[in-house]
Amino acid sequence: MDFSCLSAEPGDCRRLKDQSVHATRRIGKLGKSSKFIDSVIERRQGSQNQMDSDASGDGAFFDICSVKTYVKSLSSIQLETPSHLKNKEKMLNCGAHYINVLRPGMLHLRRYISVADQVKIVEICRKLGLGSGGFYQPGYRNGGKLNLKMMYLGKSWDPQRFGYGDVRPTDGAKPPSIPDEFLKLVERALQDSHAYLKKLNNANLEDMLPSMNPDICIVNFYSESGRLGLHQDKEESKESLMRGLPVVSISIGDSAEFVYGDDRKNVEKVVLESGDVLIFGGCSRHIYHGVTTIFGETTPQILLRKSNLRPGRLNLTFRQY
Ligand SMILES: O=C(O)CCC(=O)C(=O)O
Ligand SMILES: [Fe+2]
Repeated sequence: MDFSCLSAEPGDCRRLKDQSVHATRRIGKLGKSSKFIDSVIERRQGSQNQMDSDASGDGAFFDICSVKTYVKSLSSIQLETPSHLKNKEKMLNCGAHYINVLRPGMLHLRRYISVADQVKIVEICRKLGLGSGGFYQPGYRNGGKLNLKMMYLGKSWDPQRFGYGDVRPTDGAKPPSIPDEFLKLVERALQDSHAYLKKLNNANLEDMLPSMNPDICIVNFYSESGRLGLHQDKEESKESLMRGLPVVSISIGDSAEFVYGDDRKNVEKVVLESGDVLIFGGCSRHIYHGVTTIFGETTPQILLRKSNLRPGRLNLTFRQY
């Protein structure tokens, strides 16, 4: 496989993973060392002092916020339950206006997350992203870089073992734990989705959209030119995939065109805006999906003002291994 050809696909981290795996298999056959893989996936380098100097996202530490601001300690950042309860009431009263069933097992919870909570999610991701196991930028052997920064919470993907593990293979960093606030948010989104499906008289909720307890979260940050090629999320355990345990995805910042379908050819589109939650589980767990466009300068002004989020889109996907 010639890695140089892949730089035409900026933002496609899943393809990068696949290519790395193929490379691993090839190395196995050729008996070469794992250094080859190390050169495919860029290492995180540098020191903590660099963290604010990396405005281009070119160095080691990636700050998802654009300007130097005081990084709050994690314990001082709490999601506000009252705003969620208000949101929940509003959403359930408005019914389909806020929740769209895109297909069986796939729900779009529009503007589900309050601005205050979006700001807090940005603050938490910023803090975690600057620390050990934080954001890194996958790159290619030819020096090309993807327009996507990535961070794993809970477990890290190991392309050599083709499985999730407790350390990041590129630098040995332990992935940060998934913050409790995030877990509560996912739980609430699933509960609200169940309540909504129940209102629509769906009899077997657990078949339609199983509950899950996430232990993996992939945090992606897309620049305005970032994208993610069509792929299936199928790296979780066989049992998780077989049971259709959902992927819960949170979008913050610029809007994005998200494409999805049963195969690569017949895809539908949905625009994901800041604060939206997208859930796909049950019989939609294996959909092909990807991000084709980031719509620049669509981050709500209030979120920009309160969080200083840099231009682009933050996305968190939660899964259960
Ligand atoms: O950014 C998104 O909306 C999707 C991310 C995704 O599919 C993934 O991380 O596997
Ligand atoms: Fe995905």
